[in-house]
Amino acid sequence: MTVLQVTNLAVELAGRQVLHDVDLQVDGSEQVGLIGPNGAGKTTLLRSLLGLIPVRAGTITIDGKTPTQARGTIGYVPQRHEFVWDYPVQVRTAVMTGRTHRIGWLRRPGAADQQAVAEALQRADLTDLATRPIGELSGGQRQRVLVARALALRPKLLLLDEPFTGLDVPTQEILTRLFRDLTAEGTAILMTTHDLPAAADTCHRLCLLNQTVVADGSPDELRDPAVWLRAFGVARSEQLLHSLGVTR
Ligand SMILES: Nc1ncnc2c1ncn2[C@@H]1O[C@H](COP(=O)(O)OP(=O)(O)OP(=O)(O)O)[C@@H](O)[C@H]1O
Repeated sequence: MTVLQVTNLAVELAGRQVLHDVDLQVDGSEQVGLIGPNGAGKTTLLRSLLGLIPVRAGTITIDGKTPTQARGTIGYVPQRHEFVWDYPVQVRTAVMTGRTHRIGWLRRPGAADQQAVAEALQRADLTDLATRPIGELSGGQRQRVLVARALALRPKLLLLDEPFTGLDVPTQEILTRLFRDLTAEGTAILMTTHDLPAAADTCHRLCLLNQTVVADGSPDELRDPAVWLRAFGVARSEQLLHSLGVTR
């Protein structure tokens, strides 16, 4: 079943066209990697899906709703540096902020909220760290807090902005397993990453973006080096092709 449908999307920032003619579909049970060079518009696309940026043209439908209507069903994991880590709160409280939209401002969390947070902590392997101040956490622990915070919503669509950057291999494995379980349960996942081998290993489909969708298919369908060079806007790059395991 289709969870996310993007049709003909165009976005401008500060009067400059950042995205145009973007078509993308993500089904429940699917993990899609959003891949492209720096400045390709990946984060902008995620922010558009959250309804944080006005779109110039096109439509976005999430579980049959507009981004604003769907806000309570979208889990968002920003890049780690975008979160305020020196705020003096415990891990459990930080994870609860993922439900703020659903609880409503100035209302106290109820039993269902506490249950959802306990479950999210457990899924991200954070139960033992629940009372730890977030400022004392390592990079990998912080990443798991951001994931748990998104999961506290029990989202239909999970948006991840570079979730693997700077993580050691065991932490990457914990998250990879978690994302696999989530898609098996019907969650749709859209994830940006610069880790091409990991994306090819873990994603059902890859969407190569450079202002528009240059190619979209399973890792097996995207074996043509020319597609990757076009997506990254370069005539040749041995390193890019080597990291993909494809050769001319
Ligand atoms: N607030 C903003 N105002 C104006 N232009 C912006 C703004 N945010 C981003 N841009 C521009 O939009 C383009 C796309 O940026 P975006 O952050 O979406 O790229 P990205 O693919 O996520 O890049 P990276 O891989 O480096 O994170 C870039 O040219 C960037 O300079």
